[in-house]
Amino acid sequence: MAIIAPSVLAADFANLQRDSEMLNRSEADWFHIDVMDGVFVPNISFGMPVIKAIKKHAKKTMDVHLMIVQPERYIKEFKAVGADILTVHYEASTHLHRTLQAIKAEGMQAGVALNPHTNVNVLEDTIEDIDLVCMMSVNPGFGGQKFIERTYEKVRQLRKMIDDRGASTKIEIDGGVTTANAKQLIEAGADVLVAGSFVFNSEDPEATIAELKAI
Ligand SMILES: O=C(CO)[C@@H](O)[C@H](O)COP(=O)(O)O
Ligand SMILES: [Fe+2]
Repeated sequence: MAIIAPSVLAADFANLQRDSEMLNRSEADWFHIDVMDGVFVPNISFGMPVIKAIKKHAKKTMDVHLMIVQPERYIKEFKAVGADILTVHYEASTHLHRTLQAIKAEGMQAGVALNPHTNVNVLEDTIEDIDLVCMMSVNPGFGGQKFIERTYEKVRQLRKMIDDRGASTKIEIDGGVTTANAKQLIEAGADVLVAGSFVFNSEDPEATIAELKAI
């Protein structure tokens, strides 16, 4: 059974308490929180004050996905507003190994996100230090985009690398996840499924989360 992490980016920002309580009631495992800076990605979402507000209501793991340049600047700040898992982009981190150590030193789990164009091989030298790989199955920056089919092969390659090395790294898939591709993703080796628009744009988000969880 996969870990289900609905993306709050697709929630109603005017009703974050209501939507957080819905996620608490639901079978969702984590809250996936997308932070965008308008530089690393061509969109700006929200930052620490909004995460702090969500955290007041959220009763589950806070999985924070940073789509920002030089993410090492804000590690302590994201810990302070409630992040449990802090994921930085490989493409945005010049000193990735140091950044991973700094995240762990704050008592958080350390994640690395890979853009669709980035080969999984770039993680060969850090995989044992990574708690979560967030594999982007769309180009980061927006919800509601079409799933990139090449992702399945990348998940298989990464699963093999993790298993061959005896690492305990989890594989998270982020972007365009629905009940139509979830089974194939889990079969390829995914552990965590992020779903934004598929959950929040559905008629009954709680039931949609249960459907994803049952796969
Ligand atoms: O990080 C991102 C987008 O950059 C994601 O977490 C999206 O929020 C997922 O949204 P859907 O593709 O599921 O609508
Ligand atoms: Fe994300």
